[in-house]
Amino acid sequence: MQQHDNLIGGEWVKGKRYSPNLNPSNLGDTIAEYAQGDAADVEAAVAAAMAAFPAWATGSVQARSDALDKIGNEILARKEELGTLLAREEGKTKPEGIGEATRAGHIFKFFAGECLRLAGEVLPSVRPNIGVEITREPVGVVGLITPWNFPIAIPAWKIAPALAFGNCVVLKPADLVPGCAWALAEIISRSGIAPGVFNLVMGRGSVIGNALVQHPNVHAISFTGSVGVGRGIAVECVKSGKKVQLEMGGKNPQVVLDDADLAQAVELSVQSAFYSTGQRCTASSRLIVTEGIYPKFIEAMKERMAKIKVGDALAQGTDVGPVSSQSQLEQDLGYVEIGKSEGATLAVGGERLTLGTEGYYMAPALFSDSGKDMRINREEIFGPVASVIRVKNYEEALATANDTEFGLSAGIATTSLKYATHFKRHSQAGMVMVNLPTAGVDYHVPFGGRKGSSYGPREQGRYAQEFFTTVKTAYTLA
Ligand SMILES: NC(=O)C1=CN([C@@H]2O[C@H](COP(=O)(O)OP(=O)(O)OC[C@H]3O[C@@H](n4cnc5c(N)ncnc54)[C@H](O)[C@@H]3O)[C@@H](O)[C@H]2O)C=CC1
Ligand SMILES: O=Cc1ccc(S(=O)(=O)O)cc1
Repeated sequence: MQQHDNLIGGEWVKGKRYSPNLNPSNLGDTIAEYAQGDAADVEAAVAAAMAAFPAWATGSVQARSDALDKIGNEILARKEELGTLLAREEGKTKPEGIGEATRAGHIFKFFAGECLRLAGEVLPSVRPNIGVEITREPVGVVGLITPWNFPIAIPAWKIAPALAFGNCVVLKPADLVPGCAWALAEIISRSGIAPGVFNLVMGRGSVIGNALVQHPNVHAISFTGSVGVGRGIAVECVKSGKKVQLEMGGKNPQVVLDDADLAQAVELSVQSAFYSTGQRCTASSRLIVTEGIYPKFIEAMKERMAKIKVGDALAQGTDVGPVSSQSQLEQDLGYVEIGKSEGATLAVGGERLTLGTEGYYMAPALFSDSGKDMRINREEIFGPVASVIRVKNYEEALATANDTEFGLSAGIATTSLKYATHFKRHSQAGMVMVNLPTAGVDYHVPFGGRKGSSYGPREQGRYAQEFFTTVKTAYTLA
């Protein structure tokens, strides 16, 4: 079995242990073995990043831009191969995997341009004969901790701005999906950047992630994952004065009003709730439907869901691949039982599926007649499970949509300009969609939420500089 090592200070460093990376569509398929790092590997990676930082931080932006562009070009040239690896290790369908690899390539190319555009300000002083300059400088060594659901796009959208703005990086990918992170590290290692500027340490979150968070020479942590782990990281970062940025859960609402185009509303609800196996932080799991369209909506959803093909992520024609892991499958099936016991009606799906290969398959589940305070409508499930909540009118729909501790994305299906405009202004979410699925975002504009979903500056687009740079104000006597 092929073994893949950690990248520390420009060297491939063997692990004391390796763990197998399994295909969730077919547990008989082991992709490869990946090093399980330890605290000593983190120590070495941070030391390498510290040593590389002064030259990288003050070096030529042309060299940075060229390296990022080269990385982006190689990802795009290999998007089919990388997308296939992604589908094989995470369970997203192959077209979704290729789409995600393409997104990663575009992100690197976007930040190849952004590092040339990093601007400051020159202002007059309020005192005579003094000039004031405001500039942005890199933060230092940044620890990037990423989840399993976007194994190449989320590492890309943290690594690219970190490097573009002159930081050195230690990446700790999710233990479930090291394959794409390793492939990305291998591409970065050949991009012309100096040893130590980018480091990869794979392994357990409680070991590697925790060592990064605790390390005094790590200056900032950017994390995407669960609320519990994210909040713990934030507490530790505040204690030691590190910059911290968190992207966590969602319980994203999709509102459907009486005046919606029914076919469009059904299509975008199915896309939001079940594609990528419902394992997107932007997925919609609460479908909030006004009473005039409710019966037609439920019937049309049942009809549309009967056409969803669950299957091997790599097989042609699969719409929805497997759940990513045994524990995630148990969580999803557990919530189906919770929904039933809470009194919601299981309208479609929700059962474990046995297909041609041994994998973590389940039929996408839709609950109708669900109450807004049921656990299935309050807790993040992170799987192909959605519930419909009946409401009287737009006002109740908006109040229900906002009645959550999360606030990542929110959608409305309506033909009314009045309601669309009101919803865009009054939705308590970081991202709002009108007649579009709640999932499906651009790579060049800010990404992030409110309330319990996010903490710290936004990711993506030019807004990424807020987290990955620190501001300096300089005064000069003329
Ligand atoms: N918002 C999002 O994009 C995501 C949300 N989730 C949510 O989290 C739930 C659990 O998924 P997990 O993979 O277990 O998420 P998690 O929060 O445990 O893992 C995310 C990352 O943090 C690392 N990590 C874990 N414990 C850590 C610690 N003590 N210190 C530092 N780093 C640590 C993990 O190794 C991984 O790289 C899911 O069911 C879902 O609800 C999961 C993935 C993505
Ligand atoms: O990389 C993170 C990421 C990428 C895409 C989406 S969405 O499916 O387009 O909403 C969400 C998060």
